[in-house]
Amino acid sequence: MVRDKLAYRSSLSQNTMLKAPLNTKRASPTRWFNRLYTVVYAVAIFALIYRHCCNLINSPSFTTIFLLVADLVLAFLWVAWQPFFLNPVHREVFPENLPQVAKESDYPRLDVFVCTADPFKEPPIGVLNTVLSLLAYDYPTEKLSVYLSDDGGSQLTLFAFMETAKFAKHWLPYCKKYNIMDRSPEVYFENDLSLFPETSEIQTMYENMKATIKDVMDRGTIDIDQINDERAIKALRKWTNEFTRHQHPTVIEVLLKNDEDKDVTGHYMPNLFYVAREKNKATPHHFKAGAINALLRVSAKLTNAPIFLILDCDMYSNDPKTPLRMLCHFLDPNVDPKLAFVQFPQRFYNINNNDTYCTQHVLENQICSVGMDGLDGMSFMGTNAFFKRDALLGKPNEPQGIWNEPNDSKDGLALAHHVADCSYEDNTKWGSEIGFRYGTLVEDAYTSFRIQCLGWKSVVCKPTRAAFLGNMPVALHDFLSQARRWYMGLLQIALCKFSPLTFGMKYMNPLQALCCAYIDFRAFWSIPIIIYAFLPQLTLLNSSAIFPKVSDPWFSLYAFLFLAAYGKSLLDYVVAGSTFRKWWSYQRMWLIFGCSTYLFSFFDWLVTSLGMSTFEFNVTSKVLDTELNKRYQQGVFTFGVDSPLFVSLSIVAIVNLFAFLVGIKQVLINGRFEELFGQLFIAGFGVVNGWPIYEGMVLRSDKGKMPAKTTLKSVCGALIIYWVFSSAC
Ligand SMILES: O=c1ccn([C@@H]2O[C@H](COP(=O)(O)OP(=O)(O)O[C@H]3O[C@H](CO)[C@@H](O)[C@H](O)[C@H]3O)[C@@H](O)[C@H]2O)c(=O)[nH]1
Ligand SMILES: [Mn+2]
Repeated sequence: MVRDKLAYRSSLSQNTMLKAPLNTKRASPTRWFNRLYTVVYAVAIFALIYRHCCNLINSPSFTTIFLLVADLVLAFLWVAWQPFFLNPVHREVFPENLPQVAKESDYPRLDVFVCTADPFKEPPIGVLNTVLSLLAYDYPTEKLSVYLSDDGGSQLTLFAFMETAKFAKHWLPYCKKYNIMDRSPEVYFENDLSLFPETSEIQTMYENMKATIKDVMDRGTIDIDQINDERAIKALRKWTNEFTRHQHPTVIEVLLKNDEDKDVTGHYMPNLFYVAREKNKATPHHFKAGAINALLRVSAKLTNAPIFLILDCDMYSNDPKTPLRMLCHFLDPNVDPKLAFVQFPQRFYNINNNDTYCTQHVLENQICSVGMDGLDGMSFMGTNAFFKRDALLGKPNEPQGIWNEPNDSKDGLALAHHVADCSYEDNTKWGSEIGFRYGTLVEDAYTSFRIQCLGWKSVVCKPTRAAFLGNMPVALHDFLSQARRWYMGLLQIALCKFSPLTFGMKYMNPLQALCCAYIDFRAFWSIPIIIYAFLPQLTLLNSSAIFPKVSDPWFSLYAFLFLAAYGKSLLDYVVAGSTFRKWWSYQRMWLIFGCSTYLFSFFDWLVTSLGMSTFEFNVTSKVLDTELNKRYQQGVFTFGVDSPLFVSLSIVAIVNLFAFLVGIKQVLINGRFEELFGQLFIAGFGVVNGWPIYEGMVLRSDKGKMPAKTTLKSVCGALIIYWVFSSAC
């Protein structure tokens, strides 16, 4: 019924005039400057490649070939990067104008999917805060359903949510009565000092709930005999002795039902469902994509809202009016019927002032998003997006979707169990043509890419107050490993038969396809970065010059390419509202990634493609270590673990420092400054960027320093590389 209304709205004649708009779109004035820059820089790149080709013909050598390869890859990534700047758009929404088009009772139903996968890496206290903040949305409760997908299949998580359901009956009316902004209780009790008559009572209740859950978590088991609720006991008894997280039947529990459960003031509650899909060691479960597909089917049997929101378990709602902003797009009478999703960029609450590890993702969230928005839509970021259900079920011109099995039986819950079976997807199009697409570790980018190839579009919504806030790792190794999974997953897309360069170019806006290519091929950065991290330095150690003299006209070409690239990237950061210090962290992390994460993603991709290994989704830990966090907030790097990621990084740092010092000595003694300047500069730049690594290796003694073992391995590695290079030349 509601679905029909949505379809009906989409088919209304175009350009219905509204007295006041629900949303506006403005092209960014920077686009003209960007287009000019692109043309000028492209000419410079052509000149450079021309010079390389001449060199290759006149004096072919190892060095000329490597430099050509490095610059060709740089040129490719530069080309793919440009479309982000050709037509950026900024949108605004006006939820206050919604009453023109719909009463609250006309709002579409909304299903919210929250995914969790491990009660120890993702403590239930955090997850339940996310869920409470969503249950408390300013949205008609009879239209709102929250589904918690538990891929950890944990009794502890279910128990925590039974407690949550009880507490919600107090928390929701409290939030609504006093119009609280922070509807995650943890955040609220930490920040808000206002005292209402019920505040301390609610706070005590919250603390008690936390204590009960913490106790159960610490003990690792639940004392079922202590529970006196029949329904709860029956649910918890499903965890028999054979039940493990990798092998268990489907568990679906209705924790709150919106036509039965009332809050303490007598108002109906939203729905809350706990879903642990069936797991079987013999059947691949496809990680988060599999979890979302199970939820798509389960929710279709229970509530079947035309719009659903996907959230990671750490992404709590920071603004109860967010669904209304989304409606400003979907309920707009002039909405493009091909609009598939509204993405709210990912934002995080635990980023330090200088964004040391570049985890704020200014590039992705502020620059790429608006850039792709102007080219038929950005990619899905895995969380914080409201989807039209139909977009996952078929092409834009098939409004009912191709997954519409008749709901003949009355028992929705039994059907819901059935569609969460492991074998349900066998011989169906789930994962290949409908639902979230399988075969990669980044289901988000891949799925949005595939549906965009079918003609679906997306828009970005960037309210000033963050719609959701999540958490990012505060230890460098955690972040590098997380990103290693992303870039390996993205390579899986880049190099599969649906690559954006081939399939994408054919079926989507070609500029948008180039943007996708840029994102997917990012691990390729490691090729030029590694070449530039070693070649100029090792040749400097052998005193051979590889770049033009400072007085040579070609030198100015190099100078221009370097300065214009760095200058533009700084400018982009500033235009996006960020700071110089954050930009500095970003460019440093880019080099760090090039020498570690990107490189290892490549290896990972190689070994999985050769069938030597299978890929795993390692869930990022959301446990906040106070000591680590303190160090991070002071802007100090945390190394701390002996890891190959750090070995490769340290080798580069050592080689650059050594080359820089030897180079300076040569210039002082032999006076070949003009000839060696380019190499000295690059090595010096490496040293400046590597500073935190030298500090970690020699100047620090805290727990976050570089382990001595890693330093030792890196010194040996650096010596071997130097030795091999010198004997080869
Ligand atoms: O088998 C799994 C593995 C993970 N998850 C959930 O997926 C979410 C993301 O996992 P996380 O470890 O936090 O990964 P991140 O690298 O932080 O996630 C980013 O990258 C993922 C892959 O691209 C996207 O799915 C996420 O939305 C995006 O935030 C979490 O809620 C997990 O509980 C599952 O439900 N099942
Ligand atoms: Mn995450």
